[in-house]
Amino acid sequence: MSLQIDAVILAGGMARRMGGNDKGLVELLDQPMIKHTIDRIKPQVNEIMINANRNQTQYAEFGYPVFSDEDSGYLGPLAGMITAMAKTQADYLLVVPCDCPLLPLDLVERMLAQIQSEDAELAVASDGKREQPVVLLLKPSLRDSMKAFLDGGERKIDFWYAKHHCMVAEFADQPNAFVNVNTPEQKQQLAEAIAK
Ligand SMILES: Nc1nc2c(ncn2[C@@H]2O[C@H](COP(=O)(O)OP(=O)(O)OP(=O)(O)O)[C@@H](O)[C@H]2O)c(=O)[nH]1
Ligand SMILES: [Mg+2]
Repeated sequence: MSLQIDAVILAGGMARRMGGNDKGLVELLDQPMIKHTIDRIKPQVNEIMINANRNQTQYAEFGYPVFSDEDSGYLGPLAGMITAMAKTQADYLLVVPCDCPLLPLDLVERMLAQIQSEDAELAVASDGKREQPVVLLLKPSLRDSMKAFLDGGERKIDFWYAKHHCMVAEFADQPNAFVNVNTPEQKQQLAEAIAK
C-alpha cells in the first residue's frame, strides 16, 4: 500500500517586508508566487491545501481547499500547521511556504527517505548551510505536541522540532532551491536571475 502524502502551502503571514502585499499573490514572472510553489510540489503529493488568512476567494481560484488559521491571531507558521494537521488524513504532511518558488522536485522523496532511515517523526530541509524551518515533512499525529507548544506561548519552530526525532534532509546540491522572497527587492533579483 502506498503512502498518502498531503501538502499545505503556508500563505498566512502578514508579509510586512512585502509592504503588506499578500506574498502568495504577488506576481513573479507573470504568475502569482504561490503558483510557482504549487507547480513544484504538485507532482510530489496526493492533495494540496492552501492556508491563507486573507484573500481567500483569490486563493480558491487555484482549485484547492483554502482555510485560515483556527486561531486568528497571526501566531506564526505553527498556527497554520496545526490547522492543516487536523484536516489531513494522510500518513505525512508536507509543509512549505508560499514564498519559495524554486523548491526541489525531489523534496518529498528525499525527506521521506530520511524519515524512513531511522523511523523518525519528521524531517526538516536544509540548503546545506541552514535549516529551512518551514519546509517540513511530518506525521500529522504530532499535532497535539505542536498545539501544546503553541498554547504554551512558544513560537520558534526549531525549538519544537528539537523535542522530536527529527532528521535533516540535505539539499546542498541545490543551493538555490530554497530562495525565499520576502521583499520587493528579493523578488526583483530572483526575476532577473531566472530570466538570465
Ligand atoms: N498560517 C500562518 N502562516 C504564517 C503566519 N506568519 C507567517 N506565516 C507563513 O510562514 C512562512 C514564513 O513566514 P515569513 O516569510 O516570515 O512571512 P511573513 O510573516 O508573512 O512575512 P514578514 O511579515 O515580512 O515577516 C510564510 O509562508 C508565511 O505565509 C501566520 O500567522 N499564520
Ligand atoms: Mg519568508
